[in-house]
Amino acid sequence: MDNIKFYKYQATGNDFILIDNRTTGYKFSSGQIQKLCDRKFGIGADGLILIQDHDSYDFEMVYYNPDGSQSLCGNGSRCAVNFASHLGIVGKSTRFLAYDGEHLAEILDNEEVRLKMADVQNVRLMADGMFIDTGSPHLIKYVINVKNYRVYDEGKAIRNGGLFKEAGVNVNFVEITGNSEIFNRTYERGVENETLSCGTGVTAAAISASHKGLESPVTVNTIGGTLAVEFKKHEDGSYSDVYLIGPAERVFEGTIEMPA
Ligand SMILES: N[C@H](CCC[C@H](N)C(=O)O)C(=O)O
Repeated sequence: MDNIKFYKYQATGNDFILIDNRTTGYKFSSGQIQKLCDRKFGIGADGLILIQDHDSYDFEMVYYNPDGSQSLCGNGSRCAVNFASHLGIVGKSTRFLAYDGEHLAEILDNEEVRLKMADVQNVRLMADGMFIDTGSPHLIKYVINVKNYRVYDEGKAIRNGGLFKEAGVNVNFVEITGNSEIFNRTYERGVENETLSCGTGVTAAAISASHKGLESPVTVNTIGGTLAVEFKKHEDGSYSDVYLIGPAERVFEGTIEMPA
């Protein structure tokens, strides 16, 4: 039975299993991914990330939610960059491939990672809130007293509701807490629970705040810690030069038997 070498990282409390898959070529079924991410029967994580070689990029990161579904993962990408540096694959800057295409990133002097996100084409105003795709789909709702908000119940209902039932959506609850500061909580698709932070969600929330008069850079506080988001807003409603900045730290490493 294969013993899998893995590393555990966390980025403002969003935690991931990372595997150097450049020579092992592991392929995991959804059932195996669920077991690896299970917090009682496995390692426990908000997602699984495989680092693989790619002819045209420093590396490719393949991300899976615990239910086996795939998307861009902003916090996971920042962990992947620090992991790639630990493996000696990259130096202080890198160009890698993720689910939604090419990303640039740099490791700052304080070890935080500054990740370039894809351009955002538009912010769609909907009855339920603002819809923004930052590499994964996000619905943004503004609330008061967000720290006591019923994120799980309402997030689950919206994620499974008529409008989003098929593709699913990540649901963010945002409160403006300062001139250039917000607090964001996210119910995550594919985790089917609230996470302590969500990178693509933090990015979407900061961009939505530009519709409320906040300007770049926006400080985004989450239960898991603080991130920053930079962006350039354009006349046509699009956004470019979108960056997600924050910590991404290795917690432990280990081995685990390939789950059945
Ligand atoms: N659950 C998200 C992907 C992971 C997003 C989050 N962990 C992040 O840091 O961006 C989705 O399926 O759209």
